[in-house]
Amino acid sequence: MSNKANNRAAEQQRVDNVIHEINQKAQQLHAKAKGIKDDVIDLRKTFWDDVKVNLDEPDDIIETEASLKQQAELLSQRERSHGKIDEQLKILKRLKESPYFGRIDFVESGEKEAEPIYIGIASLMDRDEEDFLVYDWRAPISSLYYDYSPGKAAYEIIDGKITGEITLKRQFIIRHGLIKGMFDTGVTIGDELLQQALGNNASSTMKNIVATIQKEQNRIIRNERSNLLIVQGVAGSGKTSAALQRIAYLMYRYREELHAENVVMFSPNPLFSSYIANVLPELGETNVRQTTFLDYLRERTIDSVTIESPFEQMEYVLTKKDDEDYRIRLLGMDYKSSQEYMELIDEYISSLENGGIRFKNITFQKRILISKEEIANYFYSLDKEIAIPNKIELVTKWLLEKIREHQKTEIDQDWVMEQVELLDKEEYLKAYYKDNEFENDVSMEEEILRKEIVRRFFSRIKKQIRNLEYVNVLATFYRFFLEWESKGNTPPSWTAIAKQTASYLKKRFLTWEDATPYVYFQERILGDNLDRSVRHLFIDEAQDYSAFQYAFIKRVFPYTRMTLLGDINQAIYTQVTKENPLIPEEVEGNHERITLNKSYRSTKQIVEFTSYFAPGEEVIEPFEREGELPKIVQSLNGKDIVETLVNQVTELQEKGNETIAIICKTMSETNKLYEQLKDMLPISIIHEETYTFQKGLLILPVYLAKGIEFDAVIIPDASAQGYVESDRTLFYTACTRAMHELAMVVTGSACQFIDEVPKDKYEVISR
Ligand SMILES: Nc1ncnc2c1ncn2[C@@H]1O[C@H](COP(=O)(O)OP(=O)(O)OP(=O)(O)O)[C@@H](O)[C@H]1O
Repeated sequence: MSNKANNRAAEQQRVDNVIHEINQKAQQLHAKAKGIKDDVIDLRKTFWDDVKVNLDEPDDIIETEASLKQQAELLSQRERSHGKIDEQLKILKRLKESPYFGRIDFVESGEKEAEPIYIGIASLMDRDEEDFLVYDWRAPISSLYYDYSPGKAAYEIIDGKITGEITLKRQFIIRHGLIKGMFDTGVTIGDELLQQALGNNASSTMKNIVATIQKEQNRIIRNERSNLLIVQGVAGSGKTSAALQRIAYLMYRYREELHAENVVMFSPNPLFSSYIANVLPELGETNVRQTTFLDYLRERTIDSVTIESPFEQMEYVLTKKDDEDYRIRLLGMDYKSSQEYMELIDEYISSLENGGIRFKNITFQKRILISKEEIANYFYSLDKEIAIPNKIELVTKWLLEKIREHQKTEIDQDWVMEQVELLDKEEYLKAYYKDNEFENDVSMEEEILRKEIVRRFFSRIKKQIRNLEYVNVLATFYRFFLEWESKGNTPPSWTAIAKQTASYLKKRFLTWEDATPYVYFQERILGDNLDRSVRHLFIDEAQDYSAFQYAFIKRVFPYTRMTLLGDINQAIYTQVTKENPLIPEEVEGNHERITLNKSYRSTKQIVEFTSYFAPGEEVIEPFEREGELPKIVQSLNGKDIVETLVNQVTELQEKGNETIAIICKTMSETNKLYEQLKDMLPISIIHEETYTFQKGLLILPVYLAKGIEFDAVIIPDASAQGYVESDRTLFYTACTRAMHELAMVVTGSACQFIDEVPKDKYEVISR
């Protein structure tokens, strides 16, 4: 037997042994779980047996309470242990399928023998809990695998550094407990394994990349120093993948103190959220809070307003015709994304210290209990030195006091008795006994019931007051645009912008560019609603956030570490990107920046093609994966576009592409084409509210394809009239969604971006 075969047989033997250990452990855990489950059932059945219930004296009540608490704690402890065992069993199940993917033999300085270290998705100890059979990929020693080739190497531990030498580096593909592939690597890590991983078809959910994390990605994943980590990475360079592995890494490193609810990820749309949703569970971690920035803002607005989504804004920009209104809105978008605009709002807020905040009447049954003028008078009678949110707090207290007085006088009103009579029997008894538990004093009956009715009716008002709904934030904001004048800090077009904004606000409509400024304004008036529980915030597609939005986010999350990931080449909201933190000159303060230049998603041919019209300057390095040249399908003599698309789709399907996306520029183009294609092809349309997608043929606008990838991409109108200079980032984003094949349909002349690419980098087909 050759040496290689010997090695493979020995490794398979080890895999078998490890799986045997896993089975043993699983058996033990099952037995333990059964024991706990029986305990839990018993405890639930006999819960009341061990609780001493005695409500005679106050002391007895306290004792009863303590005894109840103890019993409940015991039960939840057992339930927690059961949950933990369940999680361990799930991990063992995964390890049994594929116990590890890497091995390094490491000779620590000062030692003679190399120790083999096997690396997998979770740690596994032998039966005696003495030696590691598998190390978790996040363990300090595992970083050797990602950071070094054979030769001198080192890894960091809490209080220092361990140095030594790697004498062997081996990678495995293990499926169903069998070694399917095994490679010893030399200088570059994991090329073969990576080739295999990248050569596969696209899937409708993202995969984890633990087995093939690249050195530069590992710097992002294991970064523990930076409070602000900024990652600029070209399309397909693994930013999202690195972000998710980083979350898994942090949750492992800080497992005692960092829980899923302490990590938030802002993703570009719901589809993307579900696309990445299974990566963390696959790694044995709970999913973190994922939301879009839009939903985050919607949650924070107190007034009932409609907020435009960034996609509706985008659609407006791309489809509305050039008229005066459109021109003003574009100027507004530009200005409202800037820090200067925040300063203007601050100037307005300062002016509100002397007057101008609008309030709402507090009414009850169409009667004004406390008028808005009265509230304003009280507010402005308070000491000028007190900050606005603190004054609001005082007003709230004052209002609640006043409401209590009203409540007292209301008891004798006629309507109260009418309501008492409407109570059904059960409610009646409940209300009566609630206040009259121990003394059945019938003479008090009417009074008790009247009190209860008024309390119920007034509790809603009190709640509204506590929620500060009496402050008319929208009207106060509206005033900013129509009634107030700055001391000269406005841009030349301000009057027109302000007039237009006011007309939207009148309809209780917040355009996307107004949404963050509005929430910012609201919080400056009502008091900051700081998110202290969030320890780590991840912002994917960070290029699409404006300077204003960043300043707001920094304010809301003052104690949060942030990881921003994006690609300035894919900045589709061009109005907002001028001051984006992905641009080095634009970030102030302490931060670390990592740049990823290598693209893994697309074939070398697609990466080369797109790099000629990439908007940014940086070099884009393709990973060496060969494919066909991108195709320009010239639709001649106005030949039916639908027929051309059907032919293209059929051809791509015949070649084995499972997920094919027709990526349009706008939603309106998407809708139109979908109507034409839906009877000819089994095609699914994706819109803003789509949460998941299946393999197959899809049609969608480019802004919803952000962050996602497909086996093949067809751009249905890559003609000169389809994409103009201002659409450069959109066109680049659309093309870079393709993993294996890219086809662009052109009627008439091709768009300028295609003209920027040398002719030998694509193929032209005439139909
Ligand atoms: N180290 C790696 N090992 C295996 N696959 C990888 C690796 N890095 C990236 N990939 C793959 O490359 C593709 C692109 O990765 P990802 O979506 O994370 O990139 P991105 O930088 O966020 O892209 P974009 O900005 O274009 O949305 C994915 O299929 C991912 O699995």
